[in-house]
Amino acid sequence: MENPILEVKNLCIRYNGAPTDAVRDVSFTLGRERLGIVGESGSGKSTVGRALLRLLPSAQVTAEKLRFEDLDLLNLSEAQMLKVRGRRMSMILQDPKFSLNPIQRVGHQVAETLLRHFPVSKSDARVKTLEMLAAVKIRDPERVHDLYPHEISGGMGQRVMIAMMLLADPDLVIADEPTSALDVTVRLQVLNILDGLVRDRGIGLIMISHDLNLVRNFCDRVLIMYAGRVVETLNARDMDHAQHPYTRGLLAAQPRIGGSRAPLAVLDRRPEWKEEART
Ligand SMILES: Nc1ncnc2c1ncn2[C@@H]1O[C@H](COP(=O)(O)OP(=O)(O)OP(=O)(O)O)[C@@H](O)[C@H]1O
Repeated sequence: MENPILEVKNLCIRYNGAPTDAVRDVSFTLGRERLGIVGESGSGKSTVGRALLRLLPSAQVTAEKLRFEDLDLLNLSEAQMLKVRGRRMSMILQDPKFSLNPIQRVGHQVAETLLRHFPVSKSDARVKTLEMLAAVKIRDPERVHDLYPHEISGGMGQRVMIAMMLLADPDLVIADEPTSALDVTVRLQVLNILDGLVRDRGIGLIMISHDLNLVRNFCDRVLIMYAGRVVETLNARDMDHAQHPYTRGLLAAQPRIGGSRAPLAVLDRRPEWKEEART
């Protein structure tokens, strides 16, 4: 891949005190595309995302390579990382209720991204914040600007978080289950906004999800994780030709509209899938 935004080679992560690695030998590159990371709960998806932002103070993180554009993420100081996080690389989390500060007005939280990273006045930051709230389809930005997080809906909160992240115009966005707390119509709106980011701004997007159907429809490529390692990497359109029995098992366990009404297959996990990474 020419000029990848991100290169990850043999990333291993062990939480302090844990008997085994939570992530083992994970390698991938990311261009200006949508890359999905799928896998069941505990497979290590979020741990990979947090390692990229260097948000794992209680874990040992090693890799042959962890490069983001011109930066070696393994060797950046915390002071350098503060200039990267939220400015060049951002993360959208699952539930705005836990990610927004409950005692600060929504607009002030969004504006903070600008005030922190750019030399702008408070009034300019307010104007840009209102524009960005409108850009993520919040109908009455002036009113929402002055609300507290508990006064807005989950879907609105998720769009507020996207607005916050967009203001700094990052090159890499890691979206960790960005729509799983949302109902179906709001989910589509949020996915459309993320899709527009990749198309119009040429960012790289990592979409972490346990929802195989969502990822196969939304992403260009998909990494399938199991027990801390990547068992298969596929173009999303080739998903039906998956080779690994775990991926095939996941696909067989997905209900399909108009599909057979026979009971869904139950995934039969094999111990050797865990061991393959160690060989
Ligand atoms: N802070 C932590 N300290 C110790 N172990 C952790 C910590 N966070 C995660 N783990 C362990 O690391 C492994 C991977 O967890 P991770 O949250 O990355 O999985 P995940 O695939 O994102 O799951 P989910 O879909 O439930 O978010 C799990 O075994 C989990 O118990």
